[in-house]
Amino acid sequence: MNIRVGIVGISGFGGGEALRLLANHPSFELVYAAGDSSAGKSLADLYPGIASRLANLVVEKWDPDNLPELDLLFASMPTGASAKALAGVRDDVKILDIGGDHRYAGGWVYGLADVWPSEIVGQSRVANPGCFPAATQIALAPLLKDGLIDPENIIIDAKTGISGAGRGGGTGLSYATHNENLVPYGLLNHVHMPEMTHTIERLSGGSARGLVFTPHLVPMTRGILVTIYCRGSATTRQCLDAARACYAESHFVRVTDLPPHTKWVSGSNLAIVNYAADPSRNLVMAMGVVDNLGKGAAGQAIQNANLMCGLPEAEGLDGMSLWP
Ligand SMILES: NC(=O)C1=CN([C@@H]2O[C@H](COP(=O)(O)OP(=O)(O)OC[C@H]3O[C@@H](n4cnc5c(N)ncnc54)[C@H](OP(=O)(O)O)[C@@H]3O)[C@@H](O)[C@H]2O)C=CC1
Ligand SMILES: CC(=O)N[C@@H](CCC(=O)OP(=O)(O)O)C(=O)O
Repeated sequence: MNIRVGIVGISGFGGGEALRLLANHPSFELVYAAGDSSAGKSLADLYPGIASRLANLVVEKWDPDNLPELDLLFASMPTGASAKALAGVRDDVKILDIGGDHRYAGGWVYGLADVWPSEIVGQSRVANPGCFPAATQIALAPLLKDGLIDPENIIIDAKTGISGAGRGGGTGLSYATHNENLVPYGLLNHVHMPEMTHTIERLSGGSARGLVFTPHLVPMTRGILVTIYCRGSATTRQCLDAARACYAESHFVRVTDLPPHTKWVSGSNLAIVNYAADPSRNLVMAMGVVDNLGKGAAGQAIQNANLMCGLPEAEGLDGMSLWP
């Protein structure tokens, strides 16, 4: 079966990763590429390493009124740009928005594919979670569902690779600035707080009003590690058992006995989680790693698109992570 797909924002880091994954997808055929300043360039101009059969596809100026025959569109535009840009897309074209504008928005399903896959099956408007929420929510979901932690007192300490800021990430992200440098940012009210609050409250049935989230930029290209501090009297074994039960059928979530490394998931759609708990201190720690461009963006986008189109959720996504 050939499902005709397009990518708007194909020159960006998220769109480029979607292209890389779609190039080997057995059911999705890339027939349309769009953008803004890169319009007129071929995929070979943008990506010298592109598979030759896609090399001559030319990036078109984004125009929702002028789409070719298309079944599904991946949108990977800057957050703030996609709500308006996608509003005019025909109803018969399914949309997977990798950007932030439609998360928990009316008419859109929040695509937390590893936690509620059945809600995504057959849908036509799905919003991908942000990269930090992807790692955080997967790590917390088993604990919240089983009531093992207090939803009101959760502290998320996150580290991200620089590609999380996008190709157009800004002049402050130069090599000289960030090589051998660590810096927290987005203190107190990072843009991902509302979606994480919403998901924690949905999964626990309680309030997440004490949520603290602090991301840090780390001098690596890809990868996110979240270390999450929670209040609860569960043991490490109970947390690991809850996660293993929760993800027993999962293609993409692995539960390890050791703290995970970001490299274990690089280039893949995997999320790896681990837990440590000390009931005598009322302390539960959850750890999770994802590739910000994989599970954090294009990987989960394709997982969601598979579900939207009634395909097996892992189709085109079963490659191994990069190593070393
Ligand atoms: N980088 C990451 O790890 C993650 C990113 N995201 C989200 O994905 C989205 C894309 O991020 P990312 O790929 O990193 O960003 P980039 O800055 O790398 O790319 C942005 C893309 O958007 C395109 N674009 C900008 N304005 C328009 C417009 N008006 N019409 C059409 N296309 C436009 C650009 O096209 P052109 O070059 O042609 O101008 C470019 O391809 C953002 O919402 C981001 O927050 C989500 C999770 C993780
Ligand atoms: C390193 C860096 O800047 N990362 C981005 C997150 C990328 C992402 O998931 O962004 P959206 O929610 O907009 O899709 C940030 O902290 O805002």
